[in-house]
Amino acid sequence: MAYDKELAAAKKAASLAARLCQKVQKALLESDVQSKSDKTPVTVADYGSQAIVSFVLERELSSETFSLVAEEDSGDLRKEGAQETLERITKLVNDTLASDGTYNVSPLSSEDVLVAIDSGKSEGGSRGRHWVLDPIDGTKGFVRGDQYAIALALLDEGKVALGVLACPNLPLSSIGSNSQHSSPDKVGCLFSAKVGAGTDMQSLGGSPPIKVHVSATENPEEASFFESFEAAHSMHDLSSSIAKKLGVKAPPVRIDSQAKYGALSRGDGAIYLRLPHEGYREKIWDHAAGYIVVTEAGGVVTDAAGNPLDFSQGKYLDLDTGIIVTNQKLMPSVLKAVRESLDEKASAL
Ligand SMILES: Nc1ncnc2c1ncn2[C@@H]1O[C@H](COP(=O)(O)O)[C@@H](OP(=O)(O)O)[C@H]1O
Ligand SMILES: [Mg+2]
Repeated sequence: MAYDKELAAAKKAASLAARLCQKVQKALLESDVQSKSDKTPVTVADYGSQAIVSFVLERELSSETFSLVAEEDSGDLRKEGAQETLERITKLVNDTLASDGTYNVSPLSSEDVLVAIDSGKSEGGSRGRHWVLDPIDGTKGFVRGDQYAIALALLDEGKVALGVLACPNLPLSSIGSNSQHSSPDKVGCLFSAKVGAGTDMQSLGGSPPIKVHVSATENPEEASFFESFEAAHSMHDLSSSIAKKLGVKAPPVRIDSQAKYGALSRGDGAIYLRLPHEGYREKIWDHAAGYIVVTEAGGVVTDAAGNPLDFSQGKYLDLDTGIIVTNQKLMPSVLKAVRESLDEKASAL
């Protein structure tokens, strides 16, 4: 079947990367967290995860030309004073690969790790195949000890062909409106989707996959909604006004990363509103995997004007204002409420 080999490689890559991230998050050192030039945090686990995914994809799919569009690059790690950090990342990568046992290779050198990280420098686009990776989506959540995801997708001729979301801290049972029923010890979800084949969820520990579907609710009053934990990433006041218009009763469920797409794909909530502050440009790695996980589970993802997302334009999504995710039945009323709230906000200025 089309993309079977690629999906298996993506699941393996994201699961191994998740193993590295879990180890780092469990005992995060102050020196593990640094600040990038755009003032956002990056950790040894972001770099290690990117190196692992790049290594595993190249190994598993060696016969194919390899293009990877990924969030991190090795620039800061090549600077003077970064030696200790680079050694820590190299050890984490080697220990993780060794723990898997399938790669019978001599340990990677620091230079190998830098090269693996930098294979993520592709720009993407509308022609051919491009892997798209966020090695840690929700780095702020990761540092806080909360939710994060390893998000990996494959674009083929500008369209998302498959996607995998590894969410190491997401409970296997429902969160959100039914959170009191979830058992906190069973965490770690792997969502995977392939175009035309639906969305699967399994435990990161390797349980058999089950098919998941978005909520079928038609009644906004029963629909709880997701948004970013970080108020800087999405306007909480605007989503609260949208929710009020819709008659949503439950308080917002605020979690970091594309774990929101994963949770929505299995019906934990019915709406995800992402309304960034003016001037922010969304990157494809923050949405490609989540997009296919939700759409293959029966959901819809659009910008705030109701347009479909276009992943073929390079690293950035060219969007009207925000991203709206819900089921097909609710989408018209959600878009109407979004439009009205945006208009009210504009006229209040
Ligand atoms: N000012 C901003 N507005 C909107 N999104 C932002 C932002 N700054 C960072 N982000 C993005 O929000 C992502 C986290 O998503 P969420 O808000 O759903 O948790 C970040 O991913 P990284 O953590 O990979 O950098 C980053 O890409
Ligand atoms: Mg990231």
